[in-house]
Amino acid sequence: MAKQANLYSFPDTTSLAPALRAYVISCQEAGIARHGVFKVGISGGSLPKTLAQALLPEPSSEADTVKWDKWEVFFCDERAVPLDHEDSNYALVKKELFNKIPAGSPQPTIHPIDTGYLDDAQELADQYEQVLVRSFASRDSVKLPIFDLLLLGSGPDGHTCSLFPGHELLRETSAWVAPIEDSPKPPPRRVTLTLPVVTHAVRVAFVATGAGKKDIMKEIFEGDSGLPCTLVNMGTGERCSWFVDAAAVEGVSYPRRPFSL
Ligand SMILES: O=C(O)[C@H](O)[C@@H](O)[C@H](O)[C@H](O)COP(=O)(O)O
Repeated sequence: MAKQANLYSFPDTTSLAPALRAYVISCQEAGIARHGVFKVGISGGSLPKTLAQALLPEPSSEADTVKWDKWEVFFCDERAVPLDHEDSNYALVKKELFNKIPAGSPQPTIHPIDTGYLDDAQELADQYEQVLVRSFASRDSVKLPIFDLLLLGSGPDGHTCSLFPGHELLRETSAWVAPIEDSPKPPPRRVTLTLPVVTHAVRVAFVATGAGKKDIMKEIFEGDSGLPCTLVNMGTGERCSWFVDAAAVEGVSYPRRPFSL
């Protein structure tokens, strides 16, 4: 049987954060060993706040260091709004995480969308795909970009990135970045990494916390739901790890693993 996604459950976010940190740093080190940088995709929602809790504390040792200057940050999905708009994932991640890296410390390289194309979601997606092409080498030489890590959230309907349940975008097979004009979660116009890109990453980590996630976690982990999160689990198997708190998985029948790298 194919190996399945790892489910790591912690009593609360405070105990989840150090494990998430250790996991992200191990992906960072693998990326640096592979190509000298760490290519990571970040989502919006509640994730950036939890990431800040995990990554901003001072390192306890050399091996525990977040090497921000090696980080190349991309957005797993982004809303078609200006970069200072309250709906912008870029603005959110900056506010919650990157603006809190002490000035004078090494800083990450961040790749936002090109806001010159906000009126045309297809063009916005194509332009962002070109950002990936430049970073990951040309589409001719690589069929799909290989992120070192994608950090994802799960919506209460089982969506991840801007891949929504039952949406035709789930059948996309060739684009790396796709537009969506009818997102059920506002705002409606967005761009998102496609499912083949998500499942091609070296590692994928979901962070899901709070009792509000309980019902959808049951569907994702217990059934053959076809939900976007389930499709990611199926497409990545053991390369996928869920960092959850106890409230989010209360009553979910799926084996928890003790966290280890
Ligand atoms: O731009 C977005 O809408 C997010 O990237 C989205 O995919 C998010 O990760 C989930 O909706 C989970 O959000 P919560 O963590 O807030 O539940």
